[in-house]
Amino acid sequence: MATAARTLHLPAPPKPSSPSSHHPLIPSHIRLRRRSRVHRIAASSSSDLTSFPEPTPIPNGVYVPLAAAHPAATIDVDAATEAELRENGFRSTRRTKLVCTVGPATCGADELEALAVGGMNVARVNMCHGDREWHRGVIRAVRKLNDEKGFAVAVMMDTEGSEIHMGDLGGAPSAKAEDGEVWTFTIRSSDTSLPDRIIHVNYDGFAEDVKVGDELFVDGGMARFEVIEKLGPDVKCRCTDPGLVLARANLTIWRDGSVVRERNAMLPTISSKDWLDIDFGIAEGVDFIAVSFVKSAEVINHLKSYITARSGGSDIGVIAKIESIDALKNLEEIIRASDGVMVARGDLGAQIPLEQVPSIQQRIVKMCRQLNKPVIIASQLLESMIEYPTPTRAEVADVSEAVRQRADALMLSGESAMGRYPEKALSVLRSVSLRIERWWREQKRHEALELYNVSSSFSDKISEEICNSAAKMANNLGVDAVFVYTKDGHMASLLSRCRPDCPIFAFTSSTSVRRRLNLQWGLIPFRLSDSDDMESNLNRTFSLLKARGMVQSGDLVIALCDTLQSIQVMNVP
Ligand SMILES: Nc1ncnc2c1ncn2[C@@H]1O[C@H](COP(=O)(O)OP(=O)(O)O)[C@@H](O)[C@H]1O
Ligand SMILES: C=C(OP(=O)(O)O)C(=O)O
Ligand SMILES: [K+]
Ligand SMILES: [Mg+2]
Repeated sequence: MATAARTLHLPAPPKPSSPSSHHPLIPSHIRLRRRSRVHRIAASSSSDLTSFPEPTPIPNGVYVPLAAAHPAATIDVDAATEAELRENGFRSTRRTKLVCTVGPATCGADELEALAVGGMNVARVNMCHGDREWHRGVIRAVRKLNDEKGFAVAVMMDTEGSEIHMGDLGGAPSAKAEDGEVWTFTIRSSDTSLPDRIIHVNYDGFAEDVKVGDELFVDGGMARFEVIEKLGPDVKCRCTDPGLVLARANLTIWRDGSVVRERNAMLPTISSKDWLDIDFGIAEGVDFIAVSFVKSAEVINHLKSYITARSGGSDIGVIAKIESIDALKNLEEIIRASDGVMVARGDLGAQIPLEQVPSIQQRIVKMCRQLNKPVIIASQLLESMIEYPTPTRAEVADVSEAVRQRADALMLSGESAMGRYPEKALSVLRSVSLRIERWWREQKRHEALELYNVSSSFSDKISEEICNSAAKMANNLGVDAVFVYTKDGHMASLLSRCRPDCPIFAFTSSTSVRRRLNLQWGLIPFRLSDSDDMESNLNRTFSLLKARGMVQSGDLVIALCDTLQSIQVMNVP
């Protein structure tokens, strides 16, 4: 690089109190439960770069990937990001990452590809629903999409956990509970389908734990019942808040204004079924495992050791779902132990008064930022879009607030799993994210959040200081991008933590690291088979990216490298 490069080499190194009243924050008419294509840029050798063939545009502006050639000369670029780069310009790529729950509405190859083209960074499968064959099909379809079309969509497997939930509704997706109707919730084992208004409950202690007068919330309050009689394994309940009850809906028991946690609080966080699902996830090579109803750091540590022992070195990120009172009590230790966090507002809002959810969300987002863990905001972001093609203004405001808090990722649940408008919902998340991120930059709202030192080793501290300085320099100099060359992704995450104004291009030689980085704010992960020579890495990157029109001569770039612990500022030649 005969450019004006300055190199600094550092040494290596309670819900509503009235029991039968309707939840004040849930309108009674709500019936549904809460709920890039990559271009492999290929050339036979780096000297071929000048004659690098242009990709073939197809009418909708999506580019057909080029065939892979010699791996040493390729760079895997997420084509959805590339399209955004072309459309919105270098500095305006989307920073907030998008997670889509895959369900019956989106499990086909075409639908999955449409989501990937629409900006899905992570595909989530929820082990509460469907069987393993179904999940295997989805996971493999995502992998195929990545392999054949160059995307880097990560797969997240979400465990069922030991929650109390209803059984199936005899094959029907839902049933309507009307005001005053008497329904029976039973723990009798049944392999056959039960008559209408008799519902199986999966938790054996249920009939003993409930008392007459308790309230039963279906899916956090989408329908409500009052316990009127106990008859051995059967619990008779009267519907006090009518609503649509979905198959396998979650149940919470409320007494005197708070959630009842009797023996169900003693159930293991990871059930025996979850362990089998986890083995399945490891075998299928998922990128993340999200653990439902985490209560303490211990279970996260346990699972992480299990994965290390079982997976033979492949790295799976463990995401702690914060959705219970116990998790809130042990929040910091849980976040420290995990590789990422999900603010699972659906169940969280069924366990604490709804009006507490927003401040808790903000607290979790801030803590994750300090501790350098990616955080996902989940549930009901665009709930009305399950049925309608446009979101409510309130939903857009909620999404905006999550983006403004600079959460790493937003998640769709029912909207993408079983809603009528999965792609539209994703495009709403995308456009709201872009608009709020731009507004933030225009306002020059460099937040006052002071980042504490997060590193434990001295070597990590050096990386952290480099990233803090690089982000500050990037903002002060108005650079076009920060490039970070990273082996394990750690330096890229430290940079993401600083939330710089410009995009972060993260280059790694590992496809799995690349997929995992796809969950983190502002990172555009590329796979590049790099060498130990930074000079040649940079030259090759510039050539490849210039050939794609992703950078231009004269662009100002800061480049970091984790193995060298170096920082350089330069113009693209
Ligand atoms: N694999 C699946 N098979 C069938 N339905 C699914 C699947 N995944 C999700 N769904 C549907 O999408 C809804 C929303 O998904 P999600 O939020 O992940 O689950 P839940 O509402 O149980 O927490 C579910 O209630 C269910 O109706
Ligand atoms: C994301 C959540 O978990 P699940 O969808 O598995 O209930 C939630 O409760 O908000
Ligand atoms: K789950
Ligand atoms: Mg949940």
